[in-house]
Amino acid sequence: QGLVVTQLDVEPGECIKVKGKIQSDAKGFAVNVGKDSNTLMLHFNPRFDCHGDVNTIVCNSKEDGMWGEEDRKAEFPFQHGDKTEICISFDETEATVKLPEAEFKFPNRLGMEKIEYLAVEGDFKVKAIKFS
Ligand SMILES: CCCO[C@@H]1O[C@H](CO)[C@@H](O[C@@H]2O[C@H](CO)[C@H](O)[C@H](OCc3cn(Cc4cccc(C#CCN)c4)nn3)[C@H]2O)[C@H](O)[C@H]1NC(C)=O
Repeated sequence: QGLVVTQLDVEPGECIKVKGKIQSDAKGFAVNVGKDSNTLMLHFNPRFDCHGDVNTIVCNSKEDGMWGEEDRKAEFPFQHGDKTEICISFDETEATVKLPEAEFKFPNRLGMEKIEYLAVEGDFKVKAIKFS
């Protein structure tokens, strides 16, 4: 089990910065934000080689424990061993994931008005998290 932060109160326009290092033999990792582990605004899941996906970012939402429709992104701006900073923000319509050299959008399907929960799972070593 990776880093889990609960009792947050992140509002639209604010951002969550997760700084860390991708393991050199990473198969995949995930950054989850939402209300709790069963209710996610965004499951941001870069896959180097897992579930049959190679170098593919899979995004999804989760409502009452049920996964929604997957959204596979075209770019994969990650490499094994990279140090990176993942900045997540949102508004009533969408979540934004800002990386040093790429930005991804994902619809705020649940219409969430605040993020209370953050979890980082898999082959990613968290160095720091910042809320601004
Ligand atoms: C083709 C017919 C079948 O279709 C497949 O059906 C699978 C099951 O539904 C989907 O896979 C699920 O997809 C979901 C998003 O939608 C979720 O990512 C979920 O994982 C939750 C989860 C998270 N974590 C923690 C964690 C996270 C990252 C790294 C690690 C590690 C490590 C140590 N190396 C651990 N553990 N499990 C995944 O299982 C596939 O995408 C989908 N594929 C397609 C093409 O459609």
